[in-house]
Amino acid sequence: MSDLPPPAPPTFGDRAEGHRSGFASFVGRPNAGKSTLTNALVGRKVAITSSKPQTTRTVVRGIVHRDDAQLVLVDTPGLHRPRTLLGERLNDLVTTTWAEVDVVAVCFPANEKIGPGDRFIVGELGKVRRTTKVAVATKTDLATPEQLAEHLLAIAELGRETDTEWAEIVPVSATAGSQVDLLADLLVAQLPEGPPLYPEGELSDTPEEAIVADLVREAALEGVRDELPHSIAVVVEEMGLRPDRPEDKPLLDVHATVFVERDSQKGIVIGHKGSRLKEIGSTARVQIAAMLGTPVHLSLRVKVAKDWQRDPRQLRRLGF
Ligand SMILES: Nc1nc2c(ncn2[C@@H]2O[C@H](COP(=O)(O)OP(=O)(O)OP(=O)(O)O)[C@@H](O)[C@H]2O)c(=O)[nH]1
Repeated sequence: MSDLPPPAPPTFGDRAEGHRSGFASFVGRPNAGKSTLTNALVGRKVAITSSKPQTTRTVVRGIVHRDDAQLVLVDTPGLHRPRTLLGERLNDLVTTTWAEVDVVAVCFPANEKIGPGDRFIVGELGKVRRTTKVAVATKTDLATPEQLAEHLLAIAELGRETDTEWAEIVPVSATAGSQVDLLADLLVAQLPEGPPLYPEGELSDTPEEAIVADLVREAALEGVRDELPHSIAVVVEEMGLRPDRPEDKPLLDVHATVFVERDSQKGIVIGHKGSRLKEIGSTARVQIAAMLGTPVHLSLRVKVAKDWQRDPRQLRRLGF
């Protein structure tokens, strides 16, 4: 093999012509691994991940920059049968996003059987006719080769049943980094030709406040159980560099409010003598500092907004 000629050097002369750009959205039932996959593709933490279901509320875009393409990832909330006004708003947000993107990638965790939740999503997705659909078998590191083979067949079968044409069916593991680049290639192949949509180096066009709020929310969810995750919303009230600091020692002041629905939940978030809130603060502070590259002073308040998930006025105020 050593006498083979070396491969031709890559040419970039016609790069502008062949350049592709566009939008992709990951969907899938709660916990399917959408946020983790977004992060793996972008290479930086942009969407929140949590082992609790349905925590991704904000549409967070991560941007994959390559010489030949720019892939903008839109991370939508999990689609679910709506029970509250918030649920309905979230579902509307999801279907609107689907119709606007070039490709929707449906995530099916390989360690779990295809179920009614997946069927519901693929059925809804079927209504958005024009958008290209790709199936992704996620978390392949958690499945045996036999399970994975069965899973891939089940995905193909679900496509037939629902009259959904999968442009690709791709197995990946975001945490093991396996096939993530291949997935990027396949998604890019579905994009139209066009110039970059965002400046190079930009990873996410989500306002920094929204990312910071997500990080606080993520920290607040650590270790809490049951329905509390659905009842927490975080609003960044104020954020800015502290004046009068030496240039090489900046400090970012962040004031955020954690909203819960009931007094009992307030107690849970604050903890005994404020111990939980303190923990939330220090976890979030480290994450925010790492994300923004600046030391952070974070001050948190907890407020009760009674039944905010059912109240249109409060929903608007909380950004939904
Ligand atoms: N082993 C393994 N775990 C994964 C992988 N991808 C995601 N996870 C885990 O699965 C859980 C859910 O992942 P997320 O990325 O938050 O899932 P999501 O689909 O964005 O979830 P929602 O926000 O609830 O819709 C987290 O605990 C992840 O660490 C993977 O490739 N392998």
